[in-house]
Amino acid sequence: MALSVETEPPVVVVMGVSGVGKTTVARLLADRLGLPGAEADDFHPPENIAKMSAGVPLGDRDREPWLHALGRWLGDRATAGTGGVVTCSALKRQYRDTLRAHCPDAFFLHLSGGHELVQDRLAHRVGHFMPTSLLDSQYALLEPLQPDERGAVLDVGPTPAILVESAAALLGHVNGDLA
Ligand SMILES: Nc1ncnc2c1ncn2[C@@H]1O[C@H](COP(=O)(O)OP(=O)(O)O)[C@@H](O)[C@H]1O
Ligand SMILES: O=C(O)[C@H](O)[C@@H](O)[C@H](O)[C@H](O)COP(=O)(O)O
Repeated sequence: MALSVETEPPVVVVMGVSGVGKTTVARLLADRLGLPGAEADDFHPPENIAKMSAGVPLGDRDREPWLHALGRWLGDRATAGTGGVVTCSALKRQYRDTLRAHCPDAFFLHLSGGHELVQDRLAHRVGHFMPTSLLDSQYALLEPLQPDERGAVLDVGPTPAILVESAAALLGHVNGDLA
């Protein structure tokens, strides 16, 4: 969807499969733009964490309260006019619709990478509950952004620093001037 010119700081959802780099990029982007940040994992009820830790993919019902909690975070940032950056896999269009119900202007930055690359990064990630075995289920659910959805896709081949500059440039367009 074409980027519009706005004056408010952006409210951004960094989306994509587990291990694609959402947390890494979102933190740097929030710092780069001076926006508040939040991490989707912190919004899961304990049952969801237990389920994923046991290697069982979440279902729509498991994700529903989590998506509403994230949506409220986005909506609050939009209402306050502070902008913000949050991670959320947001794999399906209907999940993004739930987030947009709270925050219609949310911008979805889809981090996209091939299965092999992401699997390799996940295999080397330490200290995270999400098992690599769930990656197949994440790709199976992933529905790319549709033309009417506000957002953009970034390939995650480059370094985090380069990705953040690309993201800031994209969002600079959203805000009427290049970052
Ligand atoms: N652009 C990148 N290049 C190389 N490694 C990356 C990149 N982005 C993230 N990583 C690494 O890949 C792993 C998964 O990244 P992470 O940000 O935790 O992904 P997610 O939040 O999407 O699950 C981490 O070990 C991280 O350091
Ligand atoms: O099933 C989902 O909707 C997602 O996987 C979501 O639950 C989240 O992505 C996990 O908490 C893993 O965290 P990372 O995506 O940060 O690996």
